Amino acid sequence: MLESTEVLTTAQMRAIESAAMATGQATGLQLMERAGRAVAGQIRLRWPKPRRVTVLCGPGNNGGDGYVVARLLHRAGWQVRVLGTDNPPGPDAAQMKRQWQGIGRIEPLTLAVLQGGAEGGVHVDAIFGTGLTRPPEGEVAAILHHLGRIKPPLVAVDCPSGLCMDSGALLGHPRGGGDLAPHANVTVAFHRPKPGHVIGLGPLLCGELVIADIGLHDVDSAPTARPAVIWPPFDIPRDQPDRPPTNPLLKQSPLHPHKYSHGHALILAGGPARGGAARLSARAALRIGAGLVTLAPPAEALPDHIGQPDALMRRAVDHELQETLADTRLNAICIGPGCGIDRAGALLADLLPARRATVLDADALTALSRDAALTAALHDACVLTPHMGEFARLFPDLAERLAATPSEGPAYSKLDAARDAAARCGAVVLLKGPDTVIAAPDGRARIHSAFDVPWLATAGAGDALAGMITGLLARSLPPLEAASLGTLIHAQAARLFGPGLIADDLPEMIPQVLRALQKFQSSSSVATALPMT
Ligand SMILES: NC(=O)C1=CN([C@@H]2O[C@H](COP(=O)(O)OP(=O)(O)OC[C@H]3O[C@@H](n4cnc5c(N)ncnc54)[C@H](O)[C@@H]3O)[C@@H](O)[C@H]2O)[C@@H](O)CC1
Ligand SMILES: [K+]
Repeated sequence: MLESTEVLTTAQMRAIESAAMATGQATGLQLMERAGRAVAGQIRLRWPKPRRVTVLCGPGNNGGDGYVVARLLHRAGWQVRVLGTDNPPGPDAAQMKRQWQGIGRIEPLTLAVLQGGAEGGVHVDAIFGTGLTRPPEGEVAAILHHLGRIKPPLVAVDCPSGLCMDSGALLGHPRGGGDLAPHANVTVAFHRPKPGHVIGLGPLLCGELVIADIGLHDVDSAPTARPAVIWPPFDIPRDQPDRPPTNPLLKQSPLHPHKYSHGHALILAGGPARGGAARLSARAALRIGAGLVTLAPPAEALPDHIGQPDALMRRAVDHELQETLADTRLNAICIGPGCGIDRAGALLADLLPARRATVLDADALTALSRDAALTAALHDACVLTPHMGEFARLFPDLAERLAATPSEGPAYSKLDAARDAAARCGAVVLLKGPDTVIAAPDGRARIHSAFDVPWLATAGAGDALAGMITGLLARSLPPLEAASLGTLIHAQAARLFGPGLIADDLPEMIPQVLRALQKFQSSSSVATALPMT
């Protein structure tokens, strides 16, 4: 089934753990035992035959998990070596440390000691987890660099150490520079993914991400903020039984559907010889199911658009947009792809006061960044789809915070930036990338991870995405849902096509993606099933 997962910040995770302990549902020691058991279990699953393992234990509870892993693997016949810090950890970790000391010794956690041992074997990184507050220094930093270089089979407890689990940034490193950090083969995290597992460097450094159940599902905690939601790449099991097509894009509704009941999208195109981008958007809007799509270039560019597809209507719009919008059946507008910055700015001045559902992309975003009055006219039926460069022009202060080398945790994240931008401009903001983050002004947010489809970074892919979202808006999906489902269908189209994709292929893959979606619950029921409050 197409499932969403809540993503919890480290503060939200701590609140849940505290609530579990306060209500007597679990003790800290029990949670630590379960966490360590989950990691040891994943290790034994991957390497069923006992071998050598080096467990690196840090000063906090992450280290406590490490001592549990060491004990359980020793019990399973593994040859265990433990390196640990000599500070007195908290009571739970201290208890786990004592239990290990009843079995074996703890060598100092230094690079020289680590390098002095026999090479090879599995390494377990239990140095820092959610409690990382500052950049690693000294011996620990040297060990983390070493782990980044030698790349033994590495299993990370909760996260590769040094990674800020709220942002996917490496504390103390310029953003994006992950060369010297541990690259885990497997990361075993607890209860729910954290933002840092799925955005920034997280997907690169975590390797395979396993979310282990440590018995916190029934715990209620006072929410500190809305959790974000991740829509993973959707895998469609081959043996999925057919279900009735309840997807709103596919079901026959209302009783006697006609083209207008599926909406009418208007794609505003640009001047002569620059219509390709808008045609891509229009094609995507048609394919995703808008009942009607009209492409609207200025009159002088109308001849450029003769030809396929015949289903596409054309209408010249020079300056008379208000006149065009008098037709209230035009319920979704796309402005930006190939539009030209000046034309986009002029049209937006008429368009935004009409408060129609609107996707603003490319040149429309640049026009916005040049005119504060336009930005002030944005409203909650708008979806902005900036890539990072466009985002920096629109929200320079947020982009600057996001680009700064983080010196303390939790670091400012792409999720924070998208949420702040959406709250500031009062519209849905879809911040593109392999880790696309979509945020609504009220704090709801979605993360869509598409690190597995690098070939989606191709000219025109954004134009197709803008068209897909416009088509879904025409089908009356609310802006956050249209942006989220559009992102999902866009990435899945690329995934199904595979390498070699060009943007023209994306609209053509939509029917295949929709057929697959047809087998699942309706996207609107997926959307409403999302835990968003
Ligand atoms: N809280 C709980 O109930 C549970 C926690 N669990 C584990 O506990 C972890 C969180 O434990 P903690 O909150 O103790 O945090 P960590 O174990 O991640 O580390 C915190 C310790 O490291 C120190 N520290 C932070 N940054 C440092 C730096 N750059 N250099 C040197 N020292 C630094 C802190 O002062 C603190 O002593 C989770 O990631 C998870 O692995 C699990 O056992 C499940 C249950
Ligand atoms: K760790």
